[in-house]
Amino acid sequence: MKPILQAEAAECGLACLAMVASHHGHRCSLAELRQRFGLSLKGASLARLTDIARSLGLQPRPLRLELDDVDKLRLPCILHWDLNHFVVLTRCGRRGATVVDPGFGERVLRPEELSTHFTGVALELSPGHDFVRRAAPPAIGLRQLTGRIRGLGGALAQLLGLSLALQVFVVLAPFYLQWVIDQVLVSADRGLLSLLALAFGGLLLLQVATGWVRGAAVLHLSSRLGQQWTGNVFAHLLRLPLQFFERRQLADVVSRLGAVQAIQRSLTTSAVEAVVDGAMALVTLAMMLAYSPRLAMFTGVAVLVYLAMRTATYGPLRRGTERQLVTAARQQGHLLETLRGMQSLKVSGQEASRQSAYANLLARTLNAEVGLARLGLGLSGANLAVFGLERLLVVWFGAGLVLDGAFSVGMLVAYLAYKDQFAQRVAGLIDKGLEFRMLRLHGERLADVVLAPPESDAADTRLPEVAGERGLRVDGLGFRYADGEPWVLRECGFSIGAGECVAIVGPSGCGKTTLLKLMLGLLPASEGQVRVDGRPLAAIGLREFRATVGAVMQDDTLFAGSIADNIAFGEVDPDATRIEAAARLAAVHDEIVAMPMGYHSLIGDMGNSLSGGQRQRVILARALYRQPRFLFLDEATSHLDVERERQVNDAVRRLRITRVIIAHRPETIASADRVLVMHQGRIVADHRVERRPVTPDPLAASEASPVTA
Ligand SMILES: Nc1ncnc2c1ncn2[C@@H]1O[C@H](COP(=O)(O)OP(=O)(O)OP(=O)(O)O)[C@@H](O)[C@H]1O
Repeated sequence: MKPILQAEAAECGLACLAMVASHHGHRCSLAELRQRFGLSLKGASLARLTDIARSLGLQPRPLRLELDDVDKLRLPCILHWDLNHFVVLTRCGRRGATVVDPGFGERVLRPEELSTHFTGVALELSPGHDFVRRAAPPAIGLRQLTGRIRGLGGALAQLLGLSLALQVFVVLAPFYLQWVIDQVLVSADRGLLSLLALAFGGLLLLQVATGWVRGAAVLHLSSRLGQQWTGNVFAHLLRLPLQFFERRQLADVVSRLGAVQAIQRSLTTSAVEAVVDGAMALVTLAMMLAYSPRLAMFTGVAVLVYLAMRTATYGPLRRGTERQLVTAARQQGHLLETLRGMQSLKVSGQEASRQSAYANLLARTLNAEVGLARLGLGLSGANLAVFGLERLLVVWFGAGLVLDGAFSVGMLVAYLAYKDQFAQRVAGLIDKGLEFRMLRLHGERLADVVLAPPESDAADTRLPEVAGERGLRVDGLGFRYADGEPWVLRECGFSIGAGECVAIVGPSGCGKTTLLKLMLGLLPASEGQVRVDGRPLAAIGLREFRATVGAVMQDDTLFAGSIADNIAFGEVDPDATRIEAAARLAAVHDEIVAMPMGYHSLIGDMGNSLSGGQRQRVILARALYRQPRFLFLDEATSHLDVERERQVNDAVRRLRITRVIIAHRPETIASADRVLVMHQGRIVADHRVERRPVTPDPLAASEASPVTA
């Protein structure tokens, strides 16, 4: 069974279904299933997998069974694994079982290993009456991956011309030896020897110069291609919806982007070399045939044997490469996560368990690399043997031809040079042909990023507007993270007048952050809509709407750079007065100026030179610097002391911009004009706040409970 490896953290079940459906003849890709049956980060339950299997025309049969009965299962079937994963069982015997793990590829397990992972739940799948066999979807074209790259065709043609020019010397060089041996040595003609040396010396100079120009052209093309393409991919990455990143591991996305370099290298060097190798193989073959078709036969057979060997090992090589890429990405992900979570690790004393998990991942990566290297070693050994034997035979029969007088010594030497060239070029051509096929693997991995649909930014002006409406309105909003999952929001509706401040409160997990993300257009609504001044978000366009918005979310981060850079956040020409004003509003100005470098103080890429409260206020200053019309705060002051929070709340209240605040603390809730109470994804109460003077005494303030119904 051809393994289909998962890209998102929680799509092992989907990958297993794709493998089983493809095995039965309904060839489908994971990307296609992902689009049809989107899953959330929480993954799919067995019940959801059963539903998806039915939609694919497969008859599911969920079973609970003992380990001893596993060999009675109808294969391939899906096994529930380690309580949080699914794998496909493809073979089961007395000595062990073969499973295809969408996380790592094929694995052979001993019965005791099977028993430690298998939870006792399996899903048998067989084609039902409505099962449709289907050919594999067409491979992804290179053009789809690279987008438009200006000047690529011209640069490649130039490179090809230079490369072909270089080959003239290669074709003519053997004549030098032949003429020296047959003409100069026989007749002791020193004049002719000098002439030949001069002529071929000049040719050599020409070759060096052309080689240099070609090298420079390759460098130029690679850097231009790299700049345009990597730039295009990064720009696309920035346009992808938030959900794309939430579902994936960071290191996996980074590893997929690495495919750009692999493809680019093949495009700039291997593609041109392949054409040159092809042309040279034809020319040298013609020369060989002109010298002796019989001798040429030996080389032809050797080349065919090499081709057969490479084709036979392509499958294992591809699977090995894929496994190596995936395991390396896992290992990298573990490393990144460890670095980010160092504090939690140390506090909970989990260094040893982290270390052993890393050692396991490292072992898997190394095993994958060793497997690949072994395959490479085997191939180069076989290559040496085949072409060594072929050379032995050619010299044997060639020498016979010289003895028979059919060949001169010079001709034999020249023939051997052509034959070596031919064998080398054809082997190169075969290698590059397979390298191009292997590019599909890189292409498929990159396609997961490059072909993912970006956030729709275009304003849909056909959508109806409500004239005269001001502020924000949430209308019958419904949302769930994936089909088949419980609704997080359902029939959620309320409105917020322009300049009004509304606090949303409710128990943890009731959907407040999700609601805010929907209002910001970070998540697409499953039902209903959000309107701004009577216009649906989609009619305004996300980019245009977000330009009017400032937001502080729970897990917002700072970026490497100075505090001023972070407050002005990417503005080309930051305004120092506005930066200071925003910092004052966020009640962080005094602390910034007390730092030795003031606003130029550098903060690490995780903002770790600031306290939690300072970090929150710098992020708030960043939101206020934009002078937004709408301010969204999700527990934005949760790290502040009561007095500091009061200062921030008072300052924000004075702005009289439309504000939506999620908070648990009574002091923050009291700063709002209205309180919306949320319960299980619905607004269940709407209170107006009776404003009371807030006492500056922190102790008294902590006891205040100013929200009244
Ligand atoms: N990316 C996600 N994928 C799947 N489910 C999610 C995701 N994010 C949140 N949820 C689920 O959605 C529900 C609402 O989460 P949300 O973060 O909106 O709650 P909240 O009211 O803001 O909670 P809190 O007050 O603790 O921040 C929760 O049950 C949560 O498990």
